[in-house]
Parts: sequence; C-alpha cells; structure tokens
Amino acid sequence: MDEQREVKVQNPWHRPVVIFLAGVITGGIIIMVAISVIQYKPLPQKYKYGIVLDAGSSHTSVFIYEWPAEKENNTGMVRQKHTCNVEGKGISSYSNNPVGAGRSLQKCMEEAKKTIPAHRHHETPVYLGATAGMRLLKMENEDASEKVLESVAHSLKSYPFSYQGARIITGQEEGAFGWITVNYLSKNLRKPTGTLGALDLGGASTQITFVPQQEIESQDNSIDFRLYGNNYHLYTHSFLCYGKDQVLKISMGKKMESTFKADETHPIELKDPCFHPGYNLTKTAGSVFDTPCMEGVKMANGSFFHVGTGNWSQCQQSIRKVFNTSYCPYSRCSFNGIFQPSVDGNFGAFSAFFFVMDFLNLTSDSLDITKQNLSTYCSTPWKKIVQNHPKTKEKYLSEYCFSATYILTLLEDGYKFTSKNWKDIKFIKKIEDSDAGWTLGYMLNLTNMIPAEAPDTPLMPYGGYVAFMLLFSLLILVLLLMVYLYFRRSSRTAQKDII
Ligand SMILES: O=P(O)(O)OP(=O)(O)OP(=O)(O)OC[C@H]1O[C@@H](n2cnc3c(O)ncnc32)[C@H](O)[C@@H]1O
Ligand SMILES: [Ca+2]
Repeated sequence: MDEQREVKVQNPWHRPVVIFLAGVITGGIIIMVAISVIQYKPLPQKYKYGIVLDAGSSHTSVFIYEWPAEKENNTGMVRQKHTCNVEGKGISSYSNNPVGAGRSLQKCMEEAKKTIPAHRHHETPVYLGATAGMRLLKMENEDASEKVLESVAHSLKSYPFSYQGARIITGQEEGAFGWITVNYLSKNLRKPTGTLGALDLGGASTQITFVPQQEIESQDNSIDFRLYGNNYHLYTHSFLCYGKDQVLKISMGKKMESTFKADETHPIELKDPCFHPGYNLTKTAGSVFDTPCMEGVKMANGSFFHVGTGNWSQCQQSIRKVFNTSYCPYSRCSFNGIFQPSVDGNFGAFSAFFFVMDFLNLTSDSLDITKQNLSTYCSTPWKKIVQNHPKTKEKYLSEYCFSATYILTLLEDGYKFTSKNWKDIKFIKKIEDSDAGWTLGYMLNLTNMIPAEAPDTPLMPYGGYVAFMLLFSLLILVLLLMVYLYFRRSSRTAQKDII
C-alpha cells in the first residue's frame, strides 16, 4: 500500500492540479486562435463608387468604378464595374443645340442609378471631362462651348450623385492620367520595376506619355508625380488635330487643294490611295473643311466624288505631308517642332490604336510584316471588303486602310519607333477588365486615392497571419504532448522498477 502511494506521488500527470493546468493551457490556445482569427478577419466588403464621363470628340462614354471601402489607398483596387456608351455623337456636335448635349446623357445616367446601390448615390462623385472635340469648339466658338458645358453640367446635377464638375481637360492631363491608369492597373506603381508608356489615339487628338531616359528640354512637356513614395518625371505631349478623324480631313483637304482647279465645275473626282479600289462616294467639301484644324489649306466647296485607288505607299506619302519635320528648336523633335526624347521601355497603345490594329489583325507581327499585310489589305477591292465584313459599319470599314497607315506613320515617322523596338508596343483595350484611358487616372487623382507616400501595411497579410497562429499553436500542442508522453513513460518505468 505504501509503495503504491509513493508511485502515485511520483507521477505528476495523476495530480489534479497538473491535469487542470494542461486543460487550461489547451483551452487557452484554442480560445486565443479562435479570437485572433475572428478579430483579424476582414468584415464583409463594402464598396464605394465613382462615375467619370469621357466626353470625347466622337462620342461620350460613362464609366462606373468601384472599390472596397477600406482599401482605397491600395494600388489596383479600383475596378471598372460598368460602362455605358451615350447614343449619338460627341457633345461638341451639339454646338447648335446645347440642350441636346445634356439630354443625350440621360439614358446612361439612368443606368448608373440602377448600377450603383441607392444608399451610396449621394456620396458617389461624378466628373465629366471633355477632350479634343470641345477644345476645338472652344477655339472656334467659345460661347457655344460654354453653353454645351452648362447643359451637361445642368443635366448631371439633376441626378442624386455628388456632382464634382464638368470641364475641358488639358492635353497634358489627358496624357498624364492615361499613363497613371495603365500603370495603376498593371500594378507598376508600388514596385521598383519599370513603367508602361501610354499612347492614346482619339478622333481629334493623340497623346504620348512615358518616363524618358533623357532630360526633358521643354517645360510644357514635363510633368512630375509622387505616387506611393516614388517620384515620376514624365514626358507628355498631346497633338491637337492629330486624332484620326482630323488627320483624315487634313490629308483629304491637302489632296483637294493640290488637285482641284479653281475654274473646275463640280462635282469632280478626288482620287485617294488611302481608300480601296472600287470605293466611290459623293461627299461635300463642307464635310471635309468643317474644322479649325485646316488652317492654311485652301478651302474647296461644292461636292466631289471620293474615289479609292488602294495604294498603301502612296497613301503613306500623302499622310507624311501632315507632319512638319522641317524645323526643330531642340536637340530632337517628333514633328511640328515639338520636343520628344527617344522612346524608351514598353508602351500600351489604346483607343483607336487598338480598334484599328485589332480589327486588321496587325497587333503581333514585326513592323515589316505589318506593312506588307496592310499593303495587301489596302489594295483589296472595296466590294470584297464589304462582303468579308457585312456587319461592320461602312464608315469604319472604308477608313481602316487610312487609319492603319496613319498609325504606322505616326509611330514610325512621328514618334520614331523603329523595327527594333516595334515589339515594345502592345495594342491594348483593357487591363484586368478595366478600359485603358484617362478616366480612371483622373478619378484616382481627384479623389486622392493614390497617396504621395506608400501607406503602412500590416507586417503580415491576413492569410499568413492565420497560418502562423495555427502553426505556432500546433507546435505548443505537440510540445505539451511530448512532455506528457515523456512523463508517462518515466512514471511507468519507475512503477515497473518498484514492482
Ligand atoms: O479623344 P478624342 O480625340 O476626343 O476622341 P474620342 O475619345 O471620341 O475618340 P475614341 O478613342 O473614342 O475613338 C477614336 C476614333 O476611333 C473611332 N472608333 C471607335 N470605335 C471604333 C471601331 O470599333 N473601329 C474603328 N474605329 C472606331 C472613333 O469614331 C474615333 O474616330
Ligand atoms: Ca479619347
């Protein structure tokens, strides 16, 4: 009896106090893990929204963005939730009927009301930015451009959102915010890796923006940002009148100037190598000369037959006349005496750069192959082109040869891309489901969603933290088990020894 009592005393696991302590520790660990997991778990996502209207020269688009409410300062968190294309032409086409400009937005704004939850309406900012079409209207008729802006502002204020303004943005803003958009969506801004240059081609202007290796010699082309703790020194330029619709008008105007004689009776023929053989449409000189971009070109009038001859190299010759490369007040220029450092790094080319090159399937070949394919396409008879694309709008279809030739000429002769760095240009429409364009960058900037300094982030991400806690607790449990087994074995050995 005495010996048995002695064994019981030697085995500590038989003591109620030890059993109690082990239970308390195990329970404590379980509670600790449970609390930390529950405590640290993100609450169900709450989203915030923002609306930006891109009032372009050819049309207006409404973009609705959303982002998780508590993560708005993180790169890549804002995504495009919805887009709506406003019916009809751009707001600058309403110069004779400004009320129509505001009215044209109604359908898409009603859609925005349905897309964004009602309880968020009052705190959702809405911005309208107008680009080159309105810049040109302002040059032609300032009063009309103000009336159009008043009309769209009046329309936007009638919705339950937080109206933040309707204005004509500058070409510099258009270029810089396009650059911010593509780099934000590509998550380039918080990494030390390189950034993506931005190439935007609209109907009435075109923008080039990138981080250059060389010094920027003209102040007008330089813009600085501090984003997430990094400094960016950007080169940007916007060429007003060098969107694809305006360049088509200018190059046709120049052809008319050199071929039409003053005493000729109308209608006459305008032979155009940028249009397919067999293409023949009666047009009015007024539809070509209705732009302030035609300064210095002698105006024709009446109507004419626009006749295609489908010759790519002649087309390129005619387009080259639109670029003035005869003077440069800097160490190097793109064209029209505008400073441009040599292009560097990868570029994202969007809007009409993408529409045109994607339609013609010219997005992935070398520059030489691209030229050959385009040459074949331009010389294809118009009848065959229409047969091959029965669903495409004839206006777009007739202009693809011209547009692609302009794109190649702008990139090669204008911006000085070469067959060597041609592969650095990626023709893109979207990045991660959001459209490439200036609107997202504009909203991120105006809502201060990209901080100058990198925000503090938790030491460990949520997943890593939970995994760490589980592993650590498991380790303690294993240790406890090992101690238990060790004491049990030693107490049994002691028992045997005594027996
Ligand atoms: O930037 P600005 O110059 O103000 O013009 P925009 O914003 O209206 O210009 P877009 O990028 O929307 O369009 C550029 C051009 O591409 C044309 N376009 C749009 N969709 C197209 C498509 O699918 N195929 C061919 N062209 C298209 C459009 O008519 C314009 O001439
Ligand atoms: Ca545009």
